[in-house]
Amino acid sequence: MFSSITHALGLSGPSAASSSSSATPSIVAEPDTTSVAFPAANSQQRARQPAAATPSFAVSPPDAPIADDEDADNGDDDEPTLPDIQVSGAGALAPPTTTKKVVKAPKGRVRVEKGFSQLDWARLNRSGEVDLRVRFARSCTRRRVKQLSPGRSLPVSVLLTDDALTLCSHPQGGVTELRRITPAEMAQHNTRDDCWQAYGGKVYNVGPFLKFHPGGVGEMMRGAGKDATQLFMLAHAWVNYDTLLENCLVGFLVRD
Ligand code: HEM
Repeated sequence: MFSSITHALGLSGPSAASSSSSATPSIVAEPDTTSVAFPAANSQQRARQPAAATPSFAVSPPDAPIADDEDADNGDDDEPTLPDIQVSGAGALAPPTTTKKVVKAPKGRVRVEKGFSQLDWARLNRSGEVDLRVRFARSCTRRRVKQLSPGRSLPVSVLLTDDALTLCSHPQGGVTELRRITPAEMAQHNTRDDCWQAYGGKVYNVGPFLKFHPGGVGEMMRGAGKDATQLFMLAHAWVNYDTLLENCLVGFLVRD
């Protein structure tokens, strides 16, 4: 009787078999060989697990478009076609990657000299002590500027007053009013000491700004004596040149 019960319950083994002879039957369950570990032993996931440290997931669309119910029910295969999911790397179950990233300065940015930050430029712009429309005498040394303008509170970089410029080797640019400027005339102002550039149809004397440019003097000089609007837009369309260079405006670009 017990034997038939154990059989019906799917219990087996020697104790079950001999249970008819013993007083208290012992019931021993078979080891569960049907339970499936995840991922399955013969799955692609498991095969690829030791390959790489970083997990990567790629989901490709099913080979064939999912057919209508009527078509699918042709008896060939009842299971729906699943997308092919490939998991590689031992880190499939690894903890998520850290969010603590080292953020570097964007490529192209340079370390500007002390006293040539954007804040210094804003101060220089507001100060009114320097006429930014005139040439910027780069050859005028800081020491010379100090001699010429003693006791000023502004940083050395903003001490280039009109006086200083007059006394330095370069004469003033002589911009007294906004003028029409042709590309040919603009092209003559293409050196570091005397640099004009056009942005959006306006011509600026960018010489004083060169050393303040976060992208470096070299980048700025690519547009020396030219209409540099396109270069500018490629580098940083979000920068407001109109405000930054408002006191450097010398005129408006016209055709030759
Ligand atoms: C020939 C024209 C110019 C070129 C080729 C140029 C190029 C560059 C480059 C390569 C950078 C570094 C980009 C970066 O941080 O990823 C930069 C930064 C910058 N430039 Fe220019 N530039 C030009 C003109 C100007 C002008 C006329 C101004 C202002 C009036 C200006 C203001 C700035 C500012 C504020 C930054 C920092 C931008 C930021 O941090 O987002 N640039 N430039």
